Amino acid sequence: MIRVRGLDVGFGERLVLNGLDLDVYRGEILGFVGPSGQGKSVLTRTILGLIPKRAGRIEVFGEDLDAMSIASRRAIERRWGVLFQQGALFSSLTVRQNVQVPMREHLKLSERLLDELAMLKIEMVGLKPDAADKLPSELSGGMIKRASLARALALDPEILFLDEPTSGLDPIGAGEFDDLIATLQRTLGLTVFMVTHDLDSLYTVCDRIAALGEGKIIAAGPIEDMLASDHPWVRAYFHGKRARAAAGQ
Ligand SMILES: Nc1ncnc2c1ncn2[C@@H]1O[C@H](COP(=O)(O)OP(=O)(O)OP(=O)(O)O)[C@@H](O)[C@H]1O
Repeated sequence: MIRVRGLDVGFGERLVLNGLDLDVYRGEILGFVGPSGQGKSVLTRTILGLIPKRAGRIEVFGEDLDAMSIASRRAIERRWGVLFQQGALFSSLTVRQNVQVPMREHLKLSERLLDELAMLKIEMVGLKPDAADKLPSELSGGMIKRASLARALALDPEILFLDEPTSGLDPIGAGEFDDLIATLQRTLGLTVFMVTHDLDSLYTVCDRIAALGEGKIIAAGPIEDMLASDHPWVRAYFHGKRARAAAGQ
């Protein structure tokens, strides 16, 4: 579904991603981990076309993102949904209006249909209907994440990008959000690319994990492969105290 080869991305003198290769397969939940500041968000933003790359090739749905017309590029953008860190909802718009932003941008629909579709998405993410008319400032952190997820699902995407979706949630809220993502992934047949530090998420919902270090993927595979990895950071991360707690050991 996503194929990245030889990707270089840098800012000034600093090369953040250095010859990075990564595959995300159709229908999987890929958890993307790595030490803070190593470029997980940068990779996500580069795939989304928000940061320019210096070298390399990115294919999404089998198409080279560099080789496409503006119209094809817009068509591709309709096929992915993004949940940024902190939710990034428009603060002056209600939840319903936030969910309708991508719909208004890409679809020509009547107001009645826009309202019906927005309510459907709001229900899908487990929010009560009365959340629709609330402003983000009136919502809890968990509700903001759900509202942002509803907006990410507005155009029925095939790929969902999630940047630390459970950060800032308490463990129960985070667990419920993981369950929601797993359920949506199954019922909607989504492919999910999820940047996360949350070991519980990695254990419970991810089919595969890729770890980033020094600008490259240092390990990729199911949790068993991570546990067997010799790489010092991967070992420390997956065999540390928190990891043992997440594994129930
Ligand atoms: N627009 C930018 N201009 C300059 N430097 C940037 C920019 N965006 C990111 N960086 C730098 O790139 C590096 C990687 O940042 P990134 O946010 O991708 O890290 P991360 O792995 O997602 O970290 P965290 O886990 O803390 O979110 C950091 O050193 C950051 O300062």
